[in-house]
Amino acid sequence: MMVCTLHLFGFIKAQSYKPVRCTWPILSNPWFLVLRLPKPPAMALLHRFGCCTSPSPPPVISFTKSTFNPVYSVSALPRHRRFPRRFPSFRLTATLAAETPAGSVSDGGRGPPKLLLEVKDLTAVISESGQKILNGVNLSIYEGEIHAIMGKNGSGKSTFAKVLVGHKDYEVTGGAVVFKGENLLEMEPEDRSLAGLFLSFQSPVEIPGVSNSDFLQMAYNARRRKLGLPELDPLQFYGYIMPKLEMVNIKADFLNRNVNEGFSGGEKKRNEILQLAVLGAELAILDEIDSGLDVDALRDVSKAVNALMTPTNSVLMITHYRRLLEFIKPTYIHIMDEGRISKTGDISIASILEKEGYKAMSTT
Ligand SMILES: Nc1ncnc2c1ncn2[C@@H]1O[C@H](COP(=O)(O)OP(=O)(O)OP(=O)(O)O)[C@@H](O)[C@H]1O
Repeated sequence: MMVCTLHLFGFIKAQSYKPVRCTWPILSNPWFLVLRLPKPPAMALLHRFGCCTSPSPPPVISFTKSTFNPVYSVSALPRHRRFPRRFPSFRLTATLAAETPAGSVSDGGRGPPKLLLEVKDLTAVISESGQKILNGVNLSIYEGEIHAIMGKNGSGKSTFAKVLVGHKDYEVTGGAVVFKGENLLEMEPEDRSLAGLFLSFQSPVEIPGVSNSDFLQMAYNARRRKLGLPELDPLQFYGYIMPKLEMVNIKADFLNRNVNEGFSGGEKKRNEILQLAVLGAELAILDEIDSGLDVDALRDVSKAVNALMTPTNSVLMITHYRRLLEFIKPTYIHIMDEGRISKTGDISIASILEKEGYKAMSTT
């Protein structure tokens, strides 16, 4: 255990969230942080909002009331031009004492990334017809990694995603899947979700009669119960979800609408990412999150996904297009062909695909 000093200097918005650039002197890594000052100075909460990716991800350090003991001064300044006039801004200089977990400085005490998901020789059929779709999928995902699966239409990408979350349309006929050290295939779909697996569907379902806010609050409280945390009441949940709406760039009135009912294709996709932001997930599987998104929506959604990445969670995304991979940079790209992963590589695979199509995959 050690005590580090964080020097923070930037412009913030009172009663709100804004990224503040600061320096972590020991690691020399710039961080982007979000600072909230509900009752300055007594209840300042510091949240990690995003992080730099080079040369290495920053450590996970949670700033809670127990570990965060700020000594700082806040002085009001004239309004800063970067913020709308209605928000007063403050110049903040802070020296924070934060205890980090035991371990090396370079990895924040986490040690090497852990294996999050291991899929071995997974085979699966369509329950109703017995038609074989997955023909021995092998895949390992470590914490902090972003994997992308590409492949021809009908090669089994969505089926693989749905089998992982326990979709009833498919029956696993062989192989093994271990998620966070547990046999995933023995878990009920609900338990898989509570364990930290999230699937954003290619075609998100509508839930008539259930408001988005009720649905999200219910789902989030179920996850909190699983984690042994107290449930949030509607007011607390409102406070929790507001910054998430901002993150995904969704208007607050979407919370009052029934889940996905009447949403445009792009709104449904944003709503999926809002669900991910609210629920949090160790492994987020994003099935064609880019389909039907205009360029601004794609940027918003990608930004939100990147902001949700931490050194301990991972993303598995299915896509047909390189443009998503330019926004959310994958660690690995896999090609799925006839129900198995036939090739794994880096971003260069996507460029080859775009130029030459899938026929190039058999020769490169
Ligand atoms: N529930 C189902 N009933 C009947 N056939 C199915 C079902 N689910 C998947 N299939 C079939 O399995 C094959 C793989 O489908 P899947 O949706 O996994 O492909 P995909 O690689 O995701 O394709 P795309 O890129 O077009 O989304 C397809 O031929 C599809 O028609």
